[in-house]
Formats: sequence, structure tokens, C-alpha cells
Amino acid sequence: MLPALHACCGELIDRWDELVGPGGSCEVDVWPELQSFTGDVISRTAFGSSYEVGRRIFQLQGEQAELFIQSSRYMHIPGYRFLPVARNKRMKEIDAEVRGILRGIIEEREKAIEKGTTDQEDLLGLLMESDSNERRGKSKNLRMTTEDVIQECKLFYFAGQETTSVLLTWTMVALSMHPSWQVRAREEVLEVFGQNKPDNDGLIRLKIVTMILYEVLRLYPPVVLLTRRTYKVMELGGITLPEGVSLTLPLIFAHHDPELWGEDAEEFKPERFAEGVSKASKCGAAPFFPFGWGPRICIGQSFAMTEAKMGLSMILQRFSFELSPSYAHAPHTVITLHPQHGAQLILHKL
Ligand code: HEM
Repeated sequence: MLPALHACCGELIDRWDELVGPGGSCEVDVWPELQSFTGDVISRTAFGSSYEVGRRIFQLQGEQAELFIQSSRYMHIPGYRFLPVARNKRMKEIDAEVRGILRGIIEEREKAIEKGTTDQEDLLGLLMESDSNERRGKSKNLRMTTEDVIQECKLFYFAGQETTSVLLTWTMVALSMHPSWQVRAREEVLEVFGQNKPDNDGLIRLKIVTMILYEVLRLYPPVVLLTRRTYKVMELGGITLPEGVSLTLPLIFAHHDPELWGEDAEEFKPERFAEGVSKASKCGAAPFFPFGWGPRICIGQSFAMTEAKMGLSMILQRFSFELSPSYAHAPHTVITLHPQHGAQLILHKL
């Protein structure tokens, strides 16, 4: 995973170097840049394909998320999603196109497996191994169909790209708003890696960077709410709920609650995580759950933290950054917590 991460970070830095040019500074909207970066990472590490193949999938998934939010306003109309209105037709078209692209990737891989020309041990390889075991009649209880593989690929593209680019974007914005933390993070990165490529041992040792990422995840959680459904009658917080009730857990509210975090809950204070997650709030680790909790906790959280640490370290090694006058602070939910008008920063080459 690390070589693929290095390669993607390297390409991002080279692109920014070119944008900055001989003048040494320029304005960049880092939000689409970081989306491309995390898209590239998930394409290479999970599917072995280049970003070019995945680019269309990300565009389509982004459009699908916007349409989904728009159509959720009509959820109270029974059967609305089956009506042949333009929005529903477009959502169907997008679904078909994404499936078509993924099926193409899967078929290409199948051919390569048949010819024995692939040794890619990526997520797709693992999923397809399970799929071919099914066809050979093995692992009947654990088997995945091609449809399952497509569904899992869609989930990974969405879950793996969008969330991590949101984390990196808000981190760059927060470090532009709080330049003393930017300086402290850069000092740590240079002390651990100098100008060398970040390695796994060093990434684990980054304390200031980790505190900053946690504080960003607290204030700007990429996933703002979790949903659950009761499967039997149960009591929750003194209220008895029947079976089949949909519950929404707005984790962003828990992350901003002064009763849990203190009167400075709205302030950016990475030092609250200096002694780890369990000491950061007034009541242990419980109120901090940016990756969810329990059996459905995010399976990509270590991946995401490694990717964010690596990306941020390589950026800090080469650039300093500040808010551009054209930046307007507007966190906005389109499934994940986006910067509504972009994240325009001024990059300075170091
Ligand atoms: C900062 C980055 C990320 C955040 C904040 C995040 C957050 C979350 C949250 C809140 C959930 C739902 C948990 C629940 O319902 O209790 C989730 C699920 C999931 N995440 Fe992440 N995630 C991130 C990155 C990733 C990455 C990089 C991947 C894949 C490489 C990934 C793959 C998944 C998958 C597959 C699930 C569904 C797990 C299940 O339903 O059992 N996530 N994530």
C-alpha cells in the first residue's frame, strides 16, 4: 500500500509544483485536487487501475450523491423513487454507467487471471478470488456473486475516496486558519523524515499531526450522522422503541457538545488529544466516533489515517499555505461534509 501512496502523493506534489511555477506562490482550490488525489489512491491500492479509469466513476458518484440529497426531500411521497421524473431517470442512468465501468474492470481482470498475467493482491483480486471460488463450488457459505463484487466496489469507491479527501481538505483549511499549528506540524514532519519519503515507522511516530487530524475529525466529521434500525423492541435512554424504528445518530452534534467537550467545544484545539482519545473529552472516548462504533465501524479507518498522514506530511515538506481572500467558510452536507464554495488556499513553495 505504501508504494502506491507515495506514487499518488508524489504526483499531487509535482502537479502543485507546476501550478506554483517560478513565482513560488499561487492560489489553488485544494478541494477538487484532494478529491483527485484520494480517488487515485483508492483506484491504485484497491483496484490496481489507474486514476483515469476511476475518474468517471468519481464524477458519477458525486452527481449521484447530489441527486440523492435532492430526492430525499420527497421521501414522504410514497413510491416517489419509482416515478419516471427526470431526476429518477438520471439516477438510474448513473447506476447503469457505474456498473458498466466496474463490470469492464472486472472482465479485464478475469481475462488477465485466465491468462495468468496478473498477480495483483488488491481488494478486487481478493473479491474475485471469492467469486471464482463460488464458480468452482468452493466456500458456498461465504461466496460472493459478480453483482456482490460490483456492489462492494461501488461502496469502496465512495467510502474510500470522498471521506478522506474531506478530512485532508478541512485539515489544510484548519492549518491555514491556525498557522502556529501548521508550523508545529511541519517541524515534527521535518524532524521525523527530513526531506525523505515518509515511511510507516515514522508515520506511527507523528504525534502532533495525529492530534491535528483527530481535532479536524471532531470539528468537521466527514460523515455527520449514522443511521440504525431497531430489529426488536428495545429500550434506549429510558424510551421503549418498537421493532423497525429508524434512528439517526448525528455524531456531529456529539462532537460539538460543550457538555461533553467543555465550553471551548467550538474551538480548534488539537492539544485536547495530547494524551490520546480517551482523555480528550469529559467522559472518555465515547463522544468521539468519526469512524462509527460497534460491529459496523469503518473498516478503512487505519487506511484513511495512514493516507491522511502521508499526504499531509508530503505537503508540509514542500509547501506552506494560507487562506485565499476568495475563500468563504461554508461547511455543507452532501452526504459528507463538503466545503460548499471550495477550499481556495494560497500555496507557497518552501
Ligand atoms: C476519514 C476517512 C473516513 C471516515 C471519517 C469514515 C467513516 C465511516 C463511517 C462513519 C462509517 C459507518 C460506520 C457505521 O455505520 O457505524 C464507515 C463505514 C465504512 N467505511 Fe469508512 N470512513 C473513512 C474512510 C474509509 C476508507 C479509506 C475506506 C476504504 C478503503 C472506508 C471503507 C468503509 C466501508 C467499506 C464501510 C462500511 C462498513 C460496514 O458497513 O460494515 N472508509 N466509514
